[in-house]
Amino acid sequence: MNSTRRGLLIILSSPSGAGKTTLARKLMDWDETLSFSVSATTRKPRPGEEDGVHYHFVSEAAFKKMVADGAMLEHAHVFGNFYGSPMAPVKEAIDAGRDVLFDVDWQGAEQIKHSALRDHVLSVFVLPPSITELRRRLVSRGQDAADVIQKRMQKSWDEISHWHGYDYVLVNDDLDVTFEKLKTIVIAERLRQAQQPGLFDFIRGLQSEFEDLE
Ligand SMILES: Nc1ncnc2c1ncn2[C@@H]1O[C@H](COP(=O)(O)OP(=O)(O)OP(=O)(O)O)[C@@H](O)[C@H]1O
Ligand SMILES: Nc1nc2c(ncn2[C@@H]2O[C@H](COP(=O)(O)O)[C@@H](O)[C@H]2O)c(=O)[nH]1
Repeated sequence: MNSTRRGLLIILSSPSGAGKTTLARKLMDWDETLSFSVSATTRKPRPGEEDGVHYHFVSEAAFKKMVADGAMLEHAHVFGNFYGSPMAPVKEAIDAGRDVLFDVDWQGAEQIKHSALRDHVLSVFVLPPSITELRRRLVSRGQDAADVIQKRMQKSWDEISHWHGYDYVLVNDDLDVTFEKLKTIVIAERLRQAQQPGLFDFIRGLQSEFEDLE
């Protein structure tokens, strides 16, 4: 067993507006050792979104070059824009034993689950309590034009239909309750045998102690 812990790749997916960005931000506030995978996108920034913090906002040419250079762990075309997760920061974080949080659609989740890092993936799908509430959240977020909201609503079932490919599914009705459940999942996953460095050494120590019993 390797004595150095390799970080988890924690994937959150949902139809647009179900609340994964909100949950991701709460998770980042809860655990400052977590590293957020800042995606590259060709989408224009929303008010309040900072380049390099929420996304790397890039041109289509720059995005395509990153893909051609093999610099993306995964990438997809979503709602008319390109999105992708740069590989280098992810590798750096997990090699240093830090868990990395991804906010990606089902296509990105599938690619990560089939990548060389697949043994370290924890995937969580977030459902809205209803389709009516999903639309209400997209509208009340107040960040997208009506036609964009329409496009996202039209694609919502396509995204939801991939729920079964995830390790966990959460219905995000009450935000605090959902967040507590998400934390529980992360805590439990970190307690898996494979995630505990030095467990074999510890058990060997117990064994020696046991064998020395008179
Ligand atoms: N449990 C909840 N109850 C009520 N409102 C919520 C809840 N969770 C999130 N919201 C609100 O719903 C809106 C959409 O949430 P958020 O931006 O996190 O969704 P998202 O899944 O990340 O969407 P996208 O895929 O478009 O980025 C936000 O205004 C957020 O504050
Ligand atoms: N496959 C990927 N999907 C991504 C990535 N970053 C974000 N997303 C998904 O795109 C939609 C729309 O996001 P928005 O910020 O424009 O509302 C949403 O489902 C995100 O999860 C990525 O790097 N790869």
